Amino acid sequence: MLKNDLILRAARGEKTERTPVWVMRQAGRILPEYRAVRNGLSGFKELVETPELAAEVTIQPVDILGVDAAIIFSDILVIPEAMGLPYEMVEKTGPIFRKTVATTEDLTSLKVAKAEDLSYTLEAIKITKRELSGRVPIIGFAGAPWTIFAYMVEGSGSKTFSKPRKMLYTDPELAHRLLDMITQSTIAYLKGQIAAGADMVQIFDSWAGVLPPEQYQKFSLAYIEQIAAGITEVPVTVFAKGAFFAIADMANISCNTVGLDWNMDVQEARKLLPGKTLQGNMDPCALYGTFDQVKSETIKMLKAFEGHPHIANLGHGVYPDTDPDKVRCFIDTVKEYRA
Ligand SMILES: Cc1c2[nH]c(c1CCC(=O)O)Cc1[nH]c(c(CCC(=O)O)c1C)Cc1[nH]c(c(CCC(=O)O)c1C)Cc1[nH]c(c(C)c1CCC(=O)O)C2
Repeated sequence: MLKNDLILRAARGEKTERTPVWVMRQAGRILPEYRAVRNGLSGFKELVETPELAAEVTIQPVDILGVDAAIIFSDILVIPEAMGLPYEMVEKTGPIFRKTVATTEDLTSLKVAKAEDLSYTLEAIKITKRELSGRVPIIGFAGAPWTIFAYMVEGSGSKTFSKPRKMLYTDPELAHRLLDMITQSTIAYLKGQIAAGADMVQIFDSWAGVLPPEQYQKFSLAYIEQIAAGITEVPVTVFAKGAFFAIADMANISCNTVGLDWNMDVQEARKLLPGKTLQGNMDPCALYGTFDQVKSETIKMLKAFEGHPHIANLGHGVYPDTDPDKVRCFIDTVKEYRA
């Protein structure tokens, strides 16, 4: 049914004719076609919650950039909202939560979300599936429990996330209770995405890098493993930004693919994770170079992973002011390259 299933085969560790490629945050950040859809609306949330439009911007990078997978247009912060903690997306500032979690009482107003609570995203996946008619697979996603917890306790983005980190020392029991609720919500949500048509899923632990290694085990990886072990239907990718200290532990996580950011040593990751497909990891800033530089940096990345199952990507989301032609150059270079 799928005309291009390269990314699924690579995720399962199979040899592929060429390396598959997609770009984290490909839907939304860089395309003028996205801005055109977005500008006609009241804001980001209206786009996320209108399935026809979410499907449209999900498919844009497939048409315009030629990527080997579509990632469903949504946000990791829909989970706290479905649990009872709504977010606002403030232009040029980012997400804000008016209510946060600070005490055990705050948990009483929260619930474990069900997939149906996020029916707008599930509907967007169904429409995307129909409109893609098998051109490329659909990637579903969610935030890792630690990253979602960090936003729910901090109430916004932060350089240090000191409020959620403080709670790990002052009230670890409350932290575990909230992390467990997020984990159960996330499993239900990802299973809903898969039932709606997601062909693989990625867990984004964007704030992995703010934790010490020992806390990362207890407060993040343990919950990621519950999710990864709970998803048996499709390949699972874990991307833990900044968690170089936990790379060896990823061998024990029930996922197919491990995402690497650009700080990570590819040769070391290959040695430590012989049984995992690796995803990444070009520096998003390399896309500010000339076309020749983009090509040579892309080939350098491909050579670093050569001989190991690999899904080409950047080491984190593409930056908003990147020239879409440079992104296309990155993608075309991967698609033309033969080992
Ligand atoms: C931490 C995080 C968030 N959201 C996400 C993460 C994890 C990935 C990462 O580490 O970058 C994940 C996300 N957010 C969005 C997607 C869509 C699919 C894709 O293109 O990858 C995905 C996969 C849309 C979005 N999410 C957001 C936008 C921009 C808002 C707009 O268009 O008005 C988009 C397209 C807003 C958002 N959402 C979030 C922040 C901090 C912000 C503001 C800054 C920013 O633009 O990234 C939380």
